[in-house]
Amino acid sequence: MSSFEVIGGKKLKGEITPQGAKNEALQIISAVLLTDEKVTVTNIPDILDVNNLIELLKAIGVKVERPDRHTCIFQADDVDLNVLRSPEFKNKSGTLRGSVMLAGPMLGRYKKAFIPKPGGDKIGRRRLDTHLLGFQKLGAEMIYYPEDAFYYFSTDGLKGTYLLLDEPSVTGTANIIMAAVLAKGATVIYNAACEPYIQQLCRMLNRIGADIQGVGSNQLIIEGVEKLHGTEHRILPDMIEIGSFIGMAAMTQSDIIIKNCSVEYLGVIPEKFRQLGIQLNIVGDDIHIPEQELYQIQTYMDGGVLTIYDHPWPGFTPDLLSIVLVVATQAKGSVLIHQKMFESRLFFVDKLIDMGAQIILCDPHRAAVIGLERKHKLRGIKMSSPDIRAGVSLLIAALSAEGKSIIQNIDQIDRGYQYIDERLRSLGAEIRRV
Ligand SMILES: CC(=O)N[C@H]1[C@@H](OP(=O)(O)OP(=O)(O)OC[C@H]2O[C@@H](n3ccc(=O)[nH]c3=O)[C@H](O)[C@@H]2O)O[C@H](CO)[C@@H](O)[C@@H]1O
Ligand SMILES: C=C(OP(=O)(O)O)C(=O)O
Repeated sequence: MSSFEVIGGKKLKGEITPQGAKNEALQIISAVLLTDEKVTVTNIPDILDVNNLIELLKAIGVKVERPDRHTCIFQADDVDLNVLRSPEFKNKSGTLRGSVMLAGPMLGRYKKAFIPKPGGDKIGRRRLDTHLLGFQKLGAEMIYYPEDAFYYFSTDGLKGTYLLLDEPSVTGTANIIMAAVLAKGATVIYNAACEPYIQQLCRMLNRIGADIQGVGSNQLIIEGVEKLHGTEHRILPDMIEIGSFIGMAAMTQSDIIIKNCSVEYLGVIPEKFRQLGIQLNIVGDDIHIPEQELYQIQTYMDGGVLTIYDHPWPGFTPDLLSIVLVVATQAKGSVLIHQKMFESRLFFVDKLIDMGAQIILCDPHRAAVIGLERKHKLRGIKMSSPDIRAGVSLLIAALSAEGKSIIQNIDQIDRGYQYIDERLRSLGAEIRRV
């Protein structure tokens, strides 16, 4: 498996455009199963997770034209459901989390669905209860095959109902929406996830003939329809990549413009980086991060130490906490990072500590970071990337560090960041794949 070799300590400069959003792409590409007509999707990120989902669709018979790496025309007019129980389908599904979202559209349109154990980051327990209970309440029967960890669902026809979700699971909400759009009657999903990618999914579905109200809120009202049609859909820029670039610019004392960010969809993200003392100017739809000598972490109004924690949208996304954490290591001041949703996502701080950062891992969910105020640089080391966001955080640390770092297991980074080495080199970074 490849590694990145990074020679740190260089200031970067220039413009960078975020890729299309990984997590939106996974939802939208799953939704193409809901219609036999053509669906054209643009601004698709060319990353491992998305490419694996496209391969899964091809394997079940979906026709896919790819006129360029970021555009696909899908047509699900001849799907072979027998493939779904094959070992190949099972193995490929296990490479990404997003594969779980094929189940909702399959159940809605074909009245049966299979869920092999999905993959994704190993960042703690990632239960599927919201998905499974949602399908059952819509009238599907579930059989679990423990020998190969496979869930099988079947139904004579889904029926709309009232669902109060146990938690606002992102992929769970997407899955239930996709099942409910073709159900008989009305479905109400309360405590629904409502982040921009779910909004985009709902807009796309309404364009193809679904009837979803309440988009953007945590209560969705879905009136089932008989049939859905084709459309075109453009994926939003990836807000997690945008946040990663903001953090990278600050940490490496660089002057960077992030182009075309769809700022209106970023929620509290810019504000969280401002709380770390990072200057960022929103110019039209671009974000300019000027070179900054030092950034000072804010305190609460009463002088208390700042805590940055994750929360379902419109709260701060858990996927940016690792990045906030690494950026805080060179700040002036202290911050408590509280990762509430996932229990194994902070262990990568060991590597930052080896690099010279001052961090106290209080327990699996909380890490206190005492900023180094740039009194000394982090040291380059050899390390391995445990998950996508920790991987990029280590990459940011390596770019800012003195000397050479080797980051192994970079498939984890490639799952979510498109051509990251090339794009960083165009900003002046010294990074190569070895
Ligand atoms: C492919 C995809 O889209 N993946 C994203 C999706 O994963 P995914 O949809 O798998 O994540 P969920 O929203 O289901 O939940 C994530 C974790 O948070 C916990 N939880 C969730 C809601 C809540 O109110 N309280 C709580 O504790 C869940 O039990 C779970 O452990 O959403 C996560 C949360 O934004 C992101 O990290 C992932 O990048
Ligand atoms: C946790 C993430 O992804 P996944 O849900 O695909 O593992 C992520 O994108 O940070």
